[in-house]
Amino acid sequence: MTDRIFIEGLEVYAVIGVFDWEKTHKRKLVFDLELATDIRAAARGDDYGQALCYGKISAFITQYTENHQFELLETLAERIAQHLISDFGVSWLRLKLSKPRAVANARNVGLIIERQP
Ligand SMILES: Nc1nc2c(c(=O)[nH]1)N=C([C@H](O)[C@@H](O)CO)CN2
Repeated sequence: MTDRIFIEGLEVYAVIGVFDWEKTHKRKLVFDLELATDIRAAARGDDYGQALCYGKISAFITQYTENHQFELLETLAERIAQHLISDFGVSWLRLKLSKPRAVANARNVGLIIERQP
């Protein structure tokens, strides 16, 4: 089964970073996600109740990121991935977390993880 919903370019502002100067102000993070879901039940009945809602997932990621402070992108990405699996029943996900301009002369840096239960 290869159906997926996706979220591209979800911008969230959060305090995150290893260094002291990063811990006093929010900066932009960007999430890109693919989440496995079988769309057939939702499609068969044109039924939102059967759909994995990208709006709810985006809202959760935004709220979680804004309300938690970590040093590492790894910690934030892993915690969100585990919540998506346990709270939203996601069976597989790919999450890219970007911290734009965190490295001089690089447009973007970050990480990509894939997880399943
Ligand atoms: N693998 C990682 N490397 C680095 C991280 C990180 O979260 N994961 N963070 C930093 C600093 O916070 C950096 O973004 C400051 O510009 C360095 N390396």
